[in-house]
Amino acid sequence: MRVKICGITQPQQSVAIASLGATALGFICVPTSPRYVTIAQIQAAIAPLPKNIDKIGVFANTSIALIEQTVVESGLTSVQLHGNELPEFCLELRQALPGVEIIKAFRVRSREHLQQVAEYSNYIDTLLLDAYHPQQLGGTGQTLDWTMLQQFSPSSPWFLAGGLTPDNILDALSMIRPDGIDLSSGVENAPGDKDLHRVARLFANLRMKSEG
Ligand SMILES: O=C(O)c1ccccc1N[C@@H]1O[C@H](COP(=O)(O)O)[C@@H](O)[C@H]1O
Repeated sequence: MRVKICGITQPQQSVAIASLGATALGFICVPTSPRYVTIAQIQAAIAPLPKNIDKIGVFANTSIALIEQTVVESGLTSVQLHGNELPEFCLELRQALPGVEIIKAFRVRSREHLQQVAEYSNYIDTLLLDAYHPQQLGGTGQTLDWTMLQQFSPSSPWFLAGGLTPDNILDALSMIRPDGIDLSSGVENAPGDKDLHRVARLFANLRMKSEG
């Protein structure tokens, strides 16, 4: 299972979190977020990382040109679209950045809203489901109603996000089987400052599950 830790701002934390077992690190490229990082900050955080770690830039409602420039200059391997991007936008981005993984995030409001994801299947590589918040785009710490996802089996691989913590992750995984999990505020001291003890506890709990 892929494990993404998102909202990294400090290079020394990116190395430590990768060593603890993360398969992907996320960098917030949304200027209104308290976890926002510049291209230079992403470059610094990515430089010491092993090649096999996915480096995911999180964008929302911005231009193809800006995403392309950020990816090319910083060395990101994946783009997460966390706004209201349409399928055509995802296709255009895919054509602009061949070889870069396109992850479309959905802030799920209802079971009916989940049906929208099918419209994207030909234009993206991976889905991500986050909780809906009326004022904030992401990093809210709100959980989804996991029971709503028990029958969810899209044609693309998918990440579960939204309010996951070391304490609730095993409950979530006992109910649903995503291809990956994504944690941000649930492993933080403050926005952008990860709590390495909590990250270590997350991986200890995941190991317990895989061994038990
Ligand atoms: O984290 C942010 O500040 C952020 C800002 C804008 C868009 C997305 C953002 N984060 C994403 O939110 C989810 C879940 O976060 P949490 O675990 O509930 O805190 C995650 O996918 C982040 O990539």
